[in-house]
Amino acid sequence: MASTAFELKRKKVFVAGHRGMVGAALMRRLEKEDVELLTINRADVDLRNQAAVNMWFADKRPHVVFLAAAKVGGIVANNTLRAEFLYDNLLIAANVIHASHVNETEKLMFLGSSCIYPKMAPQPLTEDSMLTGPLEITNEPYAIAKIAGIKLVEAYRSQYGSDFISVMPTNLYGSGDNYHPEYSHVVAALIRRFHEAKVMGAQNIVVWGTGLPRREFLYVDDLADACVHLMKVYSSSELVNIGTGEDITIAEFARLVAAIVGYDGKISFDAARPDGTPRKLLDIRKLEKLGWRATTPLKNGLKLAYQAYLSESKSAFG
Ligand SMILES: NC(=O)C1=CN([C@@H]2O[C@H](COP(=O)(O)OP(=O)(O)OC[C@H]3O[C@@H](n4cnc5c(N)ncnc54)[C@H](OP(=O)(O)O)[C@@H]3O)[C@@H](O)[C@H]2O)C=CC1
Ligand SMILES: C[C@H]1O[C@H](OP(=O)(O)OP(=O)(O)OC[C@H]2O[C@@H](n3cnc4c(=O)[nH]c(N)nc43)[C@H](O)[C@@H]2O)[C@@H](O)[C@@H](O)C1=O
Repeated sequence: MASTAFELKRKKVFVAGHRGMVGAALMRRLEKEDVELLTINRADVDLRNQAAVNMWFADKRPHVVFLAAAKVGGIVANNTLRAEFLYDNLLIAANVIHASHVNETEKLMFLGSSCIYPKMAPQPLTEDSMLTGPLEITNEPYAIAKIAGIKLVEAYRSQYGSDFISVMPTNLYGSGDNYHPEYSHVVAALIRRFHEAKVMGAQNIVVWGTGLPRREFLYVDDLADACVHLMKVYSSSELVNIGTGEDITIAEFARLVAAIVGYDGKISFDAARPDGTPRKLLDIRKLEKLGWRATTPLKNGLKLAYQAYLSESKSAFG
């Protein structure tokens, strides 16, 4: 496994998706580096617009790119907005990866996701299990777009020698998450639902699915640190999983969130809602060999995430 030292010092670093949960965490982490941060606003440069992306890259010529921009959402968002998840994420990946090549970007990191792995692949999921079996149907469009991004990275490295790499984060949570009632991921959804129930004095909360699926949750500031670490030390066509190495059932997770939020009512499960993949625990041996481990335990991270929710929702609603 190739690992090389890549110098970020005094480089122009483009964080695509800087306003999102991951992008904002990358901006916080990169503040500690001696770099010039470059960002775009979607109103000016929609990353689905190839001409606009090419013009921006030709003008700014970033040395380094963290490609975190994407259309992102939870299981119902993925399963409802199937065309948008495929179209937007295909275009974003293709436009940014190609423009990086044309403008001689020194290094690019593409963020994939753990949902690129087959639904029933052996657990924990190793990086070489990609494309060895059928995908989870609810997020197949998104997963296909991410796999296309991974293959673009691989192809540009192979044909042009581009130092482009792909990383596969597990489920993420933390400051700047998306709290949309239907389209959010489970962590943000349950933090909001349990908080609102506590405030309203509700005595029963419905959690989607059976509660039996297992999920791995990584605190987003840990992810950002892993991304900067891998940008500096990793250079290969092979994927790198980024996770904690531990998972939990949704039912146990719901009880943990209830305890942290301070909700003491009943928790029931709506099996009419989709469970999605039964389990997607990442094998993190490659990441550990590259010298990185997560440092934020789930309970601590959830407390931080709840505090972030309280301050973000206060600022949003005054
Ligand atoms: N959240 C998670 O659990 C996981 C996320 N990931 C990956 O991490 C990355 C970031 O995810 P996350 O931060 O959670 O997502 P968010 O939705 O919080 O952020 C996505 C960002 O992408 C930007 N964006 C989306 N479409 C466009 C576009 N057409 N043009 C320009 N910018 C665009 C958004 O800009 P704006 O705010 O202006 O709309 C936003 O800043 C994604 O690649 C995702 O696949 C991987 C595994 C798990
Ligand atoms: C992050 C990664 O993984 C995503 O898939 P996912 O992990 O299945 O996403 P999820 O967080 O929405 O659900 C996790 C589990 O939780 C259960 N669940 C309970 N109650 C709620 C609930 O209220 N909301 C949600 N969303 N899920 C709930 C839900 O039934 C499921 O069993 C991809 O969409 C894709 O975005 C991707 O890349």
